[in-house]
Amino acid sequence: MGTCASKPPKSNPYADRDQPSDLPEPAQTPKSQADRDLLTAIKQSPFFPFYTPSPAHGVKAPKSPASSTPMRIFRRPFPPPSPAKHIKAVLRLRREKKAVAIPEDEESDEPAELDKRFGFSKEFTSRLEVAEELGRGHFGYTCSAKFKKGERKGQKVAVKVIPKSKMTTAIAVEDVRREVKILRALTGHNNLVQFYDAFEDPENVYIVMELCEGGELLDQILSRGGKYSEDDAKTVLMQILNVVAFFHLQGVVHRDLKPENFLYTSKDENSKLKAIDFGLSDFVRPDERLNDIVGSAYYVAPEVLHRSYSTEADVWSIGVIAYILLCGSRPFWARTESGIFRAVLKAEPSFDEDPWPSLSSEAKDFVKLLLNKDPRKRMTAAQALIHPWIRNHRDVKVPLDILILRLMKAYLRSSSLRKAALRALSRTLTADELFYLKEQFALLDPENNGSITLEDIKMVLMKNATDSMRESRIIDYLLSLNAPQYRRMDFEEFCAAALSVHQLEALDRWEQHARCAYEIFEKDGNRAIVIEELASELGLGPSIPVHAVLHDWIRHTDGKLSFLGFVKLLHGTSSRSGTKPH
Ligand SMILES: Nc1ncnc2c1ncn2[C@@H]1O[C@H](COP(=O)(O)OP(=O)(O)OP(=O)(O)O)[C@@H](O)[C@H]1O
Ligand SMILES: [Ca+2]
Ligand SMILES: [Ca+2]
Repeated sequence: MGTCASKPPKSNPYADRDQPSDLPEPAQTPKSQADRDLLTAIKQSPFFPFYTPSPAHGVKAPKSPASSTPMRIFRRPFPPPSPAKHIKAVLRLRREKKAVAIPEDEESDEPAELDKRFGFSKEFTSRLEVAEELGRGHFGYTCSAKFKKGERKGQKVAVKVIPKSKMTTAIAVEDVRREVKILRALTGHNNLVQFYDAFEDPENVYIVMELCEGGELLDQILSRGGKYSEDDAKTVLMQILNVVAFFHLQGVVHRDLKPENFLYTSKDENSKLKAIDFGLSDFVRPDERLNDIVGSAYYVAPEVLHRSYSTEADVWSIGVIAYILLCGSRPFWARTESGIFRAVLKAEPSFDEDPWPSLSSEAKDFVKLLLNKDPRKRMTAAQALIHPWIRNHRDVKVPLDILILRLMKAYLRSSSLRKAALRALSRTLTADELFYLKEQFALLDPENNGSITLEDIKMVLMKNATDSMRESRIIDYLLSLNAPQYRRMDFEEFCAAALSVHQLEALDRWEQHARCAYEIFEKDGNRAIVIEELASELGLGPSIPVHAVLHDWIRHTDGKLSFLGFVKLLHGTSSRSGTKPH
């Protein structure tokens, strides 16, 4: 094994464990070793971290640690497997059992042909001196360490140690390779842990990074008993949204956002929050859908369970974190993993129970928009930062939104009829809706000359690009448009190009927007259209009986679009994205 002294394996947190009534008061920070061990057990339990099932699910929190709680009915045996486990780890284990039939207790009997060479430096022990363990997860443990020589001599750092014995499949090896690649590629954000170097020896891979001494966000949530003031929650969420918007623009989806994966740099009250753990992350092109089910059960988005997702899945996880910060309960709760998945897919989180009635309506609106089950209707991370609940909080800076580029591309590929429909819709936007588009336009037009070209966008992207953006080929994506590079787009056209019909549709006032837009379209845009033209615009294949389907979309009196046809046209075709082969 490596030089990092690791603790003995933790005991099974589900076996013979005391129930929440015996736990330390949520409001206290555990002081003794026994308390700390108990806390660790809770964090690994399906019922972590709030001691009680969500009051949002009809079970009252115990008033004092001594009172008897409804949790007692869950006393041994706890339902396996732990929903706090990585879904992927569970799936992988199943796959391995099926494919290679490795008995569970011989998991380390790795197939001989697995290549576990990473090409990292072998000089770990000569370069770094390892000290105490800081924390551990399912894949590795992390120690503090010090550089012994070189330009960083004397600097304290953190080292994540991933034992090669745990990499029992080619996928597992690939995951570690990708974790390092992503961490190396993503640099230069204030809310992201700084990567320094990676090493390996026959036993381990070592990821050396900035040391965060303030502990996990999860520990802070636990020590506060899960209750944050709206202002404190904003301070946390603003940092999370900022760094996640950055990941998404760089073409990375984190896929494991949860309070354990955000660390405070120091114990200081104003300490910064840093994202860590890219063990489940992947690169994603703007037009690509991923299909492997990964994440942690409580935080997993519905579309991940449906196996077709992209960056929006991270935003869902932030919605779960936001819900927890504001009310101290999980929005989707059940005793088993499959129960949690059912809740994620079907249940609406409760906003009726305490403390929701006393929270601002903006806070509720904010969380609801993050937890929209339809990823096309969900806010993006960049949009969340300009939501009225958070936008005036301290120094919120809105980053460029990857969604804008996706929508612009779809717009530029649309027919003139669809462009006219979108232009009509854009003229119905309210000041609040325009606020976001103005901010985004300003980012793409840094010289403030009132219009943008593809060339401008490319320059802005290049200025903000990390190696990761090159890997996810965002610039190629834009250039593949074959649109004239220098055609100028003014703000009015930008609004038509960059508005999201699906998001507008999620609003209560959508019907009003659409009716109003149709009136504008009737005056200067609507024209006679043949059914085949509309079918091709909507990407309907020859197998579809277009006359029957599109009958109501065209007005019989003059052959122009009906209101229904107009709305369908606004949505355009949705069959232009590809799924990543895995
Ligand atoms: N840079 C760091 N500074 C201080 N502590 C850290 C740092 N990186 C990780 N840790 C601690 O080690 C723990 C495990 O690290 P990490 O989350 O990367 O491991 P993992 O095995 O991938 O976890 P998971 O089970 O969530 O996948 C963290 O939760 C944290 O407590
Ligand atoms: Ca982790
Ligand atoms: Ca991980």
